[in-house]
Amino acid sequence: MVLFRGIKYLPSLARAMLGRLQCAQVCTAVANKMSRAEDPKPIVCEKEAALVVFDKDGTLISLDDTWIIFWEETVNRLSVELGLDVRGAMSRFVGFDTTTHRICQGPLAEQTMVQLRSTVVQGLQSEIGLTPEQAERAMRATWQDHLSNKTPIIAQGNLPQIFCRLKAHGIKVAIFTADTRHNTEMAVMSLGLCGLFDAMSCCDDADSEDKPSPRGLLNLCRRLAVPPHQAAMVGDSQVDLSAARNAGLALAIGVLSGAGDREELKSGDAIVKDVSAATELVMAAFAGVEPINSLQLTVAGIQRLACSPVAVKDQMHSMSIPCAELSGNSNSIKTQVI
Ligand SMILES: O=C(O)COP(=O)(O)O
Repeated sequence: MVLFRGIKYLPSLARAMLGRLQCAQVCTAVANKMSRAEDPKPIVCEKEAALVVFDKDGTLISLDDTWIIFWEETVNRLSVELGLDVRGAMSRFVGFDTTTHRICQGPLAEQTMVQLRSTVVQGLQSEIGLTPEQAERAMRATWQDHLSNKTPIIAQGNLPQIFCRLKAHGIKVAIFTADTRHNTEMAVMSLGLCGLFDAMSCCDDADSEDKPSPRGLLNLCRRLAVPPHQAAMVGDSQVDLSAARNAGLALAIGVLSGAGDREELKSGDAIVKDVSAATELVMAAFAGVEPINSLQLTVAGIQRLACSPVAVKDQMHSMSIPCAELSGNSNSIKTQVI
């Protein structure tokens, strides 16, 4: 029976087919055909695996604490190099509000290191008036891709507990970030998340494409053998939600703990306070666990969920979404439409 303790032991094609059949009888027949195992115990089909993919900055960790330090160090070095205070103009250009001391939606919040470097080169020309050669020279002398060891990495919640909880419910966990693998590994280590997630996709991976390309998400789904319609993305910016849409994921959940505000995140299916609330929604959708707090779903989200795969739709039914097609049987969960 060892052979058929789970369908994960079957060849991947058969596994993919079996996942779709979802019928214990057929599974038994197919499995018995492929096996010479003597034990006649019936095979219980595993539920199709689910996956939640988290963005890093602004979602898992504080955007401001980490990237304000990075940016201030960068722009200070540039000012010293040029003998000119470029902090105000360049901060505005990359989306750092020096008055409120907050990172807004924009290049600093969203771009990869490679993109951000060329944005800064561009800004030194358009905002400061340097020639392309002067801008490039100043960047060569000052730019650093890596976060310094002193950079604070502040978790947005009890991440080890959240990850363990998801995994205990059979939900796979991955990280999809526009940051480099070096910086991401540094963060993972400092957050105590080593060994608690299944995969990550970073901007400098050989097969990566910048968000909102779906490439990173589709690669993760493929590597973890989870169909996109059984996966959710949790992120703090528009590009995270667009990447989820482009990849055909079941859920795109915006968190308000990072760069994006309600307006900027309204293209998602739901907007929640932070990663803990997002986890509640994921658990409700994929593991049938009732959320503790009320959830805010966008109109687009409700429409999408109405025609989403059965697993997600059924959970939404039981969450009493106030919508004709979705009016459910339980009134225990408060769901607000935004
Ligand atoms: O590194 C960045 O600028 C953004 O990273 P994120 O994709 O994890 O938000």
